[in-house]
Amino acid sequence: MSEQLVGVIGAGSFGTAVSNILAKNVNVLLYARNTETIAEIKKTRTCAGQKLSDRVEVTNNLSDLPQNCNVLFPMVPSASFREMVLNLAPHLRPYHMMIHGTKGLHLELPEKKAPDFVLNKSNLYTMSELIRKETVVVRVGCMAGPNLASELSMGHPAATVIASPFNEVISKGKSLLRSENFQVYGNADLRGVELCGILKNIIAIGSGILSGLGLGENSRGLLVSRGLVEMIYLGKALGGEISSFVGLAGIGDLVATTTSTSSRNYTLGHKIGKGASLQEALGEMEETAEGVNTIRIIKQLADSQGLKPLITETLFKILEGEMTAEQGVNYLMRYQGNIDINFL
Ligand SMILES: NC(=O)C1=CN([C@@H]2O[C@H](COP(=O)(O)OP(=O)(O)OC[C@H]3O[C@@H](n4cnc5c(N)ncnc54)[C@H](O)[C@@H]3O)[C@@H](O)[C@H]2O)C=CC1
Ligand SMILES: O=C(CO)COP(=O)(O)O
Repeated sequence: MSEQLVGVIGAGSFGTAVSNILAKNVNVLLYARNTETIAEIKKTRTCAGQKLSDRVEVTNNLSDLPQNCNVLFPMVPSASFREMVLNLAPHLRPYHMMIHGTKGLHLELPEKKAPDFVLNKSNLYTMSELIRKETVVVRVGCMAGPNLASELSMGHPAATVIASPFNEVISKGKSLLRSENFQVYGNADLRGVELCGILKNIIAIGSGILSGLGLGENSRGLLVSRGLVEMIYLGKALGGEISSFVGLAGIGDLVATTTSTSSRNYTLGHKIGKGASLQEALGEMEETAEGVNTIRIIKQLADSQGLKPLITETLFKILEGEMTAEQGVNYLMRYQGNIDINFL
């Protein structure tokens, strides 16, 4: 077991970018589940379109990671996170530390719903909560912020937040990730920071729709501002702290993702704004757009709990084909603007 070998799970865009950042400080063992991916990496030393550092070794044996590394960085989409955690669980020990980068939610419903069952926030798990629920690992954290993988891979200046209730997770994350062009901030509000990364994807889809419709920058300013208010409204309802939303993982990531054609959520929205259906837009994309699942989950929660997230509900209707993108914008514009900021 080496302190100097760190594990990354998931050889997609983000897992690859994070592996290269870590490799500036330590040796990295990257898990890819597909044997073709492993063969391709070994042949070309590239992964997800990014050149891999010589300090990154690859494996497709998941248990190699917990056997050889104390610290693990799971970077897989939320849709397969639980399956990955269940496969990993028998190999994990309480001394392991896990810092994930997944910006999505897991919805867990009871196998048999009681007649009076009402969905509530305890049915929604962030990825750190899934790790805690399904494994013996205690020291968990997340990595969130404006971290578009394509820009990280170019080495442009950027920063992230390591959130954890454990100081040692934050300091470990800092020492492993900090490099010349990559700053690392800490935050004790793990749920709040996870929610920032999860909820901003909703607004990124909305922003992509506006640009697909060609509606200009005033409308984007309006959406981003009201979107942040909605993120805070939902974030508070789900147990996050307001302060996290005005930090790097909140506003910081919201700005990056609502303005960049590198964002998959923005790109998906753009296609829909141009007239594609959700199925058509998804069919044209190879990578994960977490916001679609998040919108569906938040809509279910809102319906059960009497919450009114206006933007999310409108986007839900657009994605489901119940409204066109133009109708969605018209609907939102009929809303009577009231108090600008009522949460501080
Ligand atoms: N790409 C980006 O710029 C950023 C992505 N993220 C988050 O990172 C997560 C992953 O995103 P990307 O890497 O961009 O997605 P991606 O679609 O590029 O790649 C996902 C990778 O995960 C692998 N994978 C899926 N299930 C797996 C499993 N059970 N075990 C091992 N590997 C598995 C897939 O084979 C694929 O290589 C998402 O939740 C996303 O929100 C966060 C920050 C930035
Ligand atoms: O979260 C991200 C950047 O911080 C990446 O956003 P997308 O998943 O929309 O590409």
